[in-house]
Amino acid sequence: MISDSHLRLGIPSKGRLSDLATDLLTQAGLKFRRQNRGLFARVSGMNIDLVYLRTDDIPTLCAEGAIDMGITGSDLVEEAGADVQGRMKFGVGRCRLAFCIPDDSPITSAAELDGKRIATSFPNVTREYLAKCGATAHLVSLAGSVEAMIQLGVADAIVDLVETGSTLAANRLRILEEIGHYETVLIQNSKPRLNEIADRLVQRLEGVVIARDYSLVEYNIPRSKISEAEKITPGFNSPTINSLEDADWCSVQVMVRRADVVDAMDQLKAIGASAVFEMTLNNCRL
Ligand SMILES: Nc1ncnc2c1ncn2[C@@H]1O[C@H](COP(=O)(O)OP(=O)(O)OP(=O)(O)O)[C@@H](O)[C@H]1O
Ligand SMILES: O=P(O)(O)OC[C@H]1O[C@H](OP(=O)(O)OP(=O)(O)O)[C@H](O)[C@@H]1O
Ligand SMILES: [Mg+2]
Repeated sequence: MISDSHLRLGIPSKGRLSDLATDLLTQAGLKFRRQNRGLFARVSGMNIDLVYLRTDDIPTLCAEGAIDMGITGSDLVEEAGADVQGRMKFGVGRCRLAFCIPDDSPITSAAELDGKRIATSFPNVTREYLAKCGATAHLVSLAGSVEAMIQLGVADAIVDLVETGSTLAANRLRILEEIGHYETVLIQNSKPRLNEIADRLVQRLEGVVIARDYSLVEYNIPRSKISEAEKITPGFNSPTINSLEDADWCSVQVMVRRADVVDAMDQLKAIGASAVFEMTLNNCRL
């Protein structure tokens, strides 16, 4: 089934990044079907084979060359110490890795954890961070349910991923110090193979990521106000400006970050724009 002429892309077989990776690939126009929870799926018409793997094995398997590329968390790449290239950030699966302690603990910094017991699924990152603080701790390495370990008497503190903070709150824990911010990434073996296919895949996925982040905003504006409008909506490169029948007016088409659209629309209206529309992008190539 697996073939050397096909680029092997490792994607999570289960867990929270599994649907996220499948959605990204589908939106990028890749057509594939995983048969009966099989390990492989062939992408039709694209010389790419998908390999379904555990999210935390993907960095190591990519560094070893078992897969050419992979979708995983940047936290897991760091923990594995995998020698891979980061090709893309997806802007999703965002989370933080942090030292956490009981709400009522008097500890004020990670350096004070010297000599204490710390439960974590990230022993390497934890050890390196503590070393920079001049501290060493007894690390208890676990695969999950790390927040329970203080109540179980296994640890004085934990290092775990935090997204909304609700797991911490439920276990009466608080963040002591953040180690870093992470997200879902596309990685590639450091000696890339099948570059043309890899680049086409990256281009397609970038189209999806940009389309998810940006809207197309269109509005009419008096020509005398163009430079003011350009300050509000500078665009990705520069806005597209078209003439209207009334020579004093023009129409502008411009990419705007979704998070900024509503504010930009208010500001455009305030300087005299009319017919201001936001349009959703499905996909793009810039
Ligand atoms: N709230 C979160 N908790 C844990 N990981 C998160 C969170 N938000 C994003 N992530 C990312 O998801 C990765 C874990 O993905 P995985 O596919 O293993 O899902 P999972 O649901 O944690 O699976 P498992 O059942 O093994 O715990 C993390 O390494 C991190 O990059
Ligand atoms: O800040 P929050 O939004 O609450 O998310 C963080 C929690 O989610 C993850 O656990 P997961 O669901 O993967 O369970 P696990 O402990 O079995 O890995 C992570 O390990 C934290 O426990
Ligand atoms: Mg988990």
